[in-house]
Amino acid sequence: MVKIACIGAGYVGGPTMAMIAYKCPDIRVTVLDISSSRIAAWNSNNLPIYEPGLMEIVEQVRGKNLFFSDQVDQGIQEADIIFVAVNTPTKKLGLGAGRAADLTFWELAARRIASVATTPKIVVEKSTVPIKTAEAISSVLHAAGKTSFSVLSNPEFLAEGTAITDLTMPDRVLIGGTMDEKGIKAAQALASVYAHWVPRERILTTNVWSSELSKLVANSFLAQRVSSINAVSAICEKSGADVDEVARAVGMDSRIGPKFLKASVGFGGSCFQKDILNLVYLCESMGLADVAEYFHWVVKMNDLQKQKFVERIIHGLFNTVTSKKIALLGFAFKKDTGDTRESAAIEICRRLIEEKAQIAIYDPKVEHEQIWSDLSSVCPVELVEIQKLVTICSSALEACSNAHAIAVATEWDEFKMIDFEKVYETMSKPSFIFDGRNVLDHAALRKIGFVVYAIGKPLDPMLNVV
Ligand SMILES: NC(=O)c1ccc[n+]([C@@H]2O[C@H](COP(=O)([O-])OP(=O)(O)OC[C@H]3O[C@@H](n4cnc5c(N)ncnc54)[C@H](O)[C@@H]3O)[C@@H](O)[C@H]2O)c1
Ligand SMILES: O=c1ccn([C@@H]2O[C@H](COP(=O)(O)OP(=O)(O)O[C@H]3O[C@H](CO)[C@@H](O)[C@H](O)[C@H]3O)[C@@H](O)[C@H]2O)c(=O)[nH]1
Repeated sequence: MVKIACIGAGYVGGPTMAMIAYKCPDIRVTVLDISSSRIAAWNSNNLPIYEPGLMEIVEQVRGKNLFFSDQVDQGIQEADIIFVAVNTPTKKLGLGAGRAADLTFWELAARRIASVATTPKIVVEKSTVPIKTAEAISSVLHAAGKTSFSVLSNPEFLAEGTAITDLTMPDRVLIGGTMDEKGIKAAQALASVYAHWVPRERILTTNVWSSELSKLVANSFLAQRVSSINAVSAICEKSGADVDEVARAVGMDSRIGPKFLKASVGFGGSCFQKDILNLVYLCESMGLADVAEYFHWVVKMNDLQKQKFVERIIHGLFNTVTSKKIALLGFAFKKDTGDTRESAAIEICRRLIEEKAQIAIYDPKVEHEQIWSDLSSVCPVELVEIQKLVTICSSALEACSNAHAIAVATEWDEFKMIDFEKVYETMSKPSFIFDGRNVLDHAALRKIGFVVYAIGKPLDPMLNVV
């Protein structure tokens, strides 16, 4: 029986390995993590991440051919193929701070593999990393290791909230390896795992560097589309055009396509910003300053989009939000996840806290502790001071009750079902809605009496002053 281990039981390691175990009953899969509490959660009925359909799959294979363990060394020793899916955040300090990827966790994992492995291993780079990381890791493994290693790049393209669908029917599986006999054999071994359920023509093999670069480029292109449509939204607001109509017309061009053209308060998530900044850093390191600047604008546009949204709220509420109650609907970076990394909601709150607004937050999946931790990390005041301004609510109705304004930061489906007539009755007048996701029925809201701001849509007269 082939044995697979995965170092890193996070948003990628957990779902990816659950899918492999589910589709490959002949393979034994062990997910490893240094965090014992995360492993305990994976072994419980309260998984550490929320992902639609994940629990159903885990329940079917956990204890059969899927295992979660904090015994990292043992897991490494027993495995034939070791995926590394540890976090690779943006560096906070030192050379390349704010742009380069922090590979500390990756290197620690590689050194652990080198020090405990006694039989040949295929090491699979699942984390998103800069080009040439596989080469560097290969050097670490071969210098310190007691056995032979083949290093492959196999970037992951799943999106949170749709991870199970994405893993079940991936557009492609990308495997990068060295072009020598050992590398080709390793790539074939990995391809045969995916071939249990992915059509062969969707499994691409290439050289390591092309594979590593493709991941950064894919995310940069996706994010670039969001920043492009967000830039268009500003033109729409000035001109009276409707951004959804423009996206529809543009997206029907088969060369452009309709996906990733939804204007929003700004993209979030742990990947887009980090991976673009990583690409920017790589370009700068290679002396490609103009290329770096080109991609950097994707992130700068996104920062501006978040700022503009907050400024709309402040200007709309007659240039002051001090002591006014603002209901913030949604805190996750997108619907169907409890993940808040780089969520636009964090920046919205930071600015509103600065203005001393009273914020009532409701999100159906984000843990309250996570919200407090996110706000503490961006506000330069003690948590007790933040808690004088912010409350976390257990329903949208509770958050909206008696508010001056409602701001939608995440496109949760349940927000479309809110009884806005009931909400309107309780709110201060004029009552404002700032729809940062264009998910509500704006015509119906206006009929009730709300002043509505929607991204890239014709402006209500009361908001047309800026
Ligand atoms: N989140 C996504 O949707 C997504 C999608 C594609 C690719 N990626 C990439 O995949 C990688 C992982 O992302 P994530 O969101 O799953 O991260 P995560 O933070 O959710 O999980 C990483 C896990 O690795 C563990 N870890 C760190 N160092 C370790 C070590 N030395 N030994 C054992 N465990 C260790 C951490 O405790 C943590 O549980 C990143 O490089 C990311 O860019 C993420
Ligand atoms: O038209 C759109 C599409 C997305 N977004 C926002 O963009 C962000 C990212 O969304 P999405 O890409 O769906 O989620 P992620 O989980 O961040 O997935 C991205 O990042 C992953 C990590 O690298 C990759 O694996 C995926 O392929 C890539 O889509 C979210 O805030 C979305 O709300 C928009 O504002 N408008």
